[in-house]
Amino acid sequence: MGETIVVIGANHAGTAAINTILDQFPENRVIAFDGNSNISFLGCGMALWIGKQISGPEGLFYSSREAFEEKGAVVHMETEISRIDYDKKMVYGREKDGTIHEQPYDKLILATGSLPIRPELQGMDLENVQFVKLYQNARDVIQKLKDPSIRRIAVVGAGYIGVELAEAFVRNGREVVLIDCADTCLAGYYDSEFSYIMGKNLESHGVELALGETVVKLEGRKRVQTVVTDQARYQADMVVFGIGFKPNTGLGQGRLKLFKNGAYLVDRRQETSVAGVYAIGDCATVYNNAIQATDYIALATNAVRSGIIAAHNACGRTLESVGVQGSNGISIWGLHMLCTGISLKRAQKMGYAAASSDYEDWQKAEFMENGNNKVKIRIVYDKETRIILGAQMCSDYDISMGIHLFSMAIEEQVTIDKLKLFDLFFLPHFNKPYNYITMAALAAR
Ligand SMILES: Cc1cc2nc3c(=O)[nH]c(=O)nc-3n(C[C@H](O)[C@H](O)[C@H](O)COP(=O)(O)OP(=O)(O)OC[C@H]3O[C@@H](n4cnc5c(N)ncnc54)[C@H](O)[C@@H]3O)c2cc1C
Ligand SMILES: NC(=O)C1=CN([C@@H]2O[C@H](COP(=O)(O)OP(=O)(O)OC[C@H]3O[C@@H](n4cnc5c(N)ncnc54)[C@H](O)[C@@H]3O)[C@@H](O)[C@H]2O)C=CC1
Repeated sequence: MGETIVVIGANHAGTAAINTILDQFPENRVIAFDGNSNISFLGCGMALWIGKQISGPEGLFYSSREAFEEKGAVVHMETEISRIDYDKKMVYGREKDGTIHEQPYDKLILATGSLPIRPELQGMDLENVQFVKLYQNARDVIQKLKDPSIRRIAVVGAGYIGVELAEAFVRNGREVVLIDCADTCLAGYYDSEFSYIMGKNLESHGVELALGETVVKLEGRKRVQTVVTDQARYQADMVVFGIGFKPNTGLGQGRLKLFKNGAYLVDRRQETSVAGVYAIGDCATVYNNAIQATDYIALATNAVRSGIIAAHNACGRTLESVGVQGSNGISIWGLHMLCTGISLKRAQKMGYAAASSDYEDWQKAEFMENGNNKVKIRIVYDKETRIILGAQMCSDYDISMGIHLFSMAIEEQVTIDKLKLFDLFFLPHFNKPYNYITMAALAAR
């Protein structure tokens, strides 16, 4: 006879855990709770939907309560869990219609995700100040965009959400100012040699960049009208914040150990400091192979993998995470940028004797007259150990597969010297015999 496994949160991490238990360990009983009314909304499609690059949101969901229930789970939607008794192994919550839930568990999986960071500023309660995380947030923004009087939009935060939304709003015919306290866009991911290219891309499509500026307040009567920074004032009919996520870990109630940013501290099996309680996705830490330490990286990819791992361990089959590299990418008006591991800036800040090796070339052999684009690459490595710490790539060509090589290299702690003569295939349709990856590695001192 199996066990009762309660899952709190049924979005990407929760969905992965629930499906793994139902598919691979069906002898167990799964009971899931989610405060929201929908499951598995792919936020990554939000900008595409807002920017009208896809026809609607339907394809952005890949699971549902019904799909889980067909496989035997009990799913309580619109049910917020408010308290956990870790000694009695009970969770307590309330459904939207007032129904009280008191549910015992043998194993517990916390998949409560993250919340957008909300700055404490004057004017945050004005109309048309938006956060973008949920399906409902995207729907509200799209509804508001039907109002032609919303002509100018300020996007605060030039990270992944902000840059993607800046493109989406321009595609909607809106004027956009993109504000960030960092000196470049995408500062948390790329060195300035790369983020500068994205900045130019944004400007060439009409996005006004207000970098190195901190928002101090929002002004307006009922509706927001002005964003005031420490350096300037920007008129805005809508303000959208994308200044990062914080882990949603109130249910830890001081009982579960937390990482410095408040995420549940988990081991390689996703287990928290309380035995039999697992935490996955955006509410939990990851092991970052690039820095060989615990870290916090909020990505759907990490959420899915950690859900699979926790499900195995909760069901009694040991499965350990191999760690992550934080590999990610962005594509804006056809400019693709990808990175994995850490940037040179972050490596130096962390005290590594870090160096970078850069190379720029055509993707394919020069005689390929059509569809041949420039590619730029940076490999970051430790001059002392020679181990690769990170990589950044940028092109109009789809170079996305290349970054996986570096992700694996970092996971396996490969040295830059080993990469120099690494076997990379050549076919003119795809690349050159002197591949840019090889050339960047060979150029490393
Ligand atoms: C606009 C946008 C674009 C993104 N693009 C990408 C991308 O391209 N690639 C990528 O890898 N990542 C992307 N991300 C990040 C990705 O969406 C998150 O990393 C991912 O959603 C994390 O999944 P999760 O299940 O851990 O947490 P969440 O998605 O935050 O889900 C947590 C769930 O828990 C529920 N919950 C919370 N507390 C309770 C409670 N007390 N009781 C009951 N239920 C509760 C919530 O209702 C929610 O359904 C994007 C995010 C956004 C917002
Ligand atoms: N393509 C992808 O893989 C995507 C991933 N995501 C993930 O979702 C999470 C949340 O995304 P974002 O909110 O964009 O976070 P982010 O971490 O990507 O960017 C946040 C940005 O806000 C800036 N910032 C912080 N505080 C600020 C302040 N007070 N004023 C002005 N700027 C400020 C930071 O300098 C940073 O550039 C991230 O983990 C991100 O990786 C989101 C969208 C797309």
